[in-house]
Amino acid sequence: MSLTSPEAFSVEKHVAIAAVRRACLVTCTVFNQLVRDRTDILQKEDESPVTVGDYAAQAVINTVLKNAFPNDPIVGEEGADALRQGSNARLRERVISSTGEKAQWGLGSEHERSSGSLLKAIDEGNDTGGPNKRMWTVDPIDGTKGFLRGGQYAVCLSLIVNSQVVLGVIGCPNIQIHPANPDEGKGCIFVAVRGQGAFQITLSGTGAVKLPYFPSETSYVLQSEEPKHTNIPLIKRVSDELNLTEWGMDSQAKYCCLARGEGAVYLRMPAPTVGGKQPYEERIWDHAPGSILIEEAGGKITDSEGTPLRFGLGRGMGENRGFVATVDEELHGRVVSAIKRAQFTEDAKKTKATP
Ligand SMILES: Nc1ncnc2c1ncn2[C@@H]1O[C@H](COP(=O)(O)O)[C@@H](OP(=O)(O)O)[C@H]1O
Ligand SMILES: [Mg+2]
Ligand SMILES: [Mg+2]
Ligand SMILES: [Mg+2]
Repeated sequence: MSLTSPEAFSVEKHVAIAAVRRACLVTCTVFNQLVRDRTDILQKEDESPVTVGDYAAQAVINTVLKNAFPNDPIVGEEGADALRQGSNARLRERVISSTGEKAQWGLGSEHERSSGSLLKAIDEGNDTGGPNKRMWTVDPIDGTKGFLRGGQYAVCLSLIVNSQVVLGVIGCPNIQIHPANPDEGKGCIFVAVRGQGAFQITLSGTGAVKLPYFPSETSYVLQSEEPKHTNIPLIKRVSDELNLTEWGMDSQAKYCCLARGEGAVYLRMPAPTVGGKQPYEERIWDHAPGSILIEEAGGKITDSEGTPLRFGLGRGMGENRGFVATVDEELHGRVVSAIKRAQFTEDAKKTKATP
């Protein structure tokens, strides 16, 4: 069976959808608890937040994946070290109760509910990635800041074979099912398999729609909501030149909205570094599922210089030159050129300012 035959990755697709759906149920439950009790949040070494929801969702997804594909390595965002610390015992208990209460979440038996096996399930995501293998990426909550704000966040899963993303599944509990009709409610899963197109289904698995399907009247440029994650002034310069309207949103929900046709471009440029800090290296779990969604919806994604993204380097994606995704190939070229001009203007200004 070739990578692109119609039945390729059919089992993987169904398992991935089930895993993402279960994790979304967990994150929705956790959100309601977090709103009551803000203490279940830790700050990681890079000062980003991680919540009981991130840990619980990764435990659920890894357990489903390991049951179905025991030999597949997993590159997951979270690790359980912080949960092992005595000072975080309360948080650990909350993660266990979030994942273990219901047998339907896949961690049902008494044995599996024990703290040790839960921490082990989270740590199944510790693979280092690399070029010549079949591996999963897991971002249990992408856009943790959006999750905490009650905004957009995404439960993200991808399968990568020999550095090529072949399957992407993204669950967005807070996204409207129909962009223009709030009455249809919220909660979608976006699915793409290499060579088989991109689809949206509801969180409960109904109403499959092929992407893109929604022609927006406004040309939006989707960008990060969080100023530390992107270069907002540079994106503004590009948007002004191309007559695009900026639309800030957390998480890979940006890729999902773009793939539906709601936006024209997703632009992510490295934020300027301060105090001699190393530039941020993007992670494969933050872009692998979104990139295949864009490509299978007929779009194009590269870095800001037009070079293909690299998913076989390890957990990181190497030097960060920013990302450009569009559903329209011609627009992609115009955005890459506009970035060059905007960067030139920025550099010229810096040179002028330096005596
Ligand atoms: N300085 C930085 N520059 C770019 N991305 C960053 C960053 N610091 C953290 N991130 C990543 O940005 C992701 C969120 O992207 P967005 O801004 O599009 O919502 C985070 O995912 P998590 O929320 O899974 O940690 C995190 O991996
Ligand atoms: Mg994070
Ligand atoms: Mg992320
Ligand atoms: Mg995350």
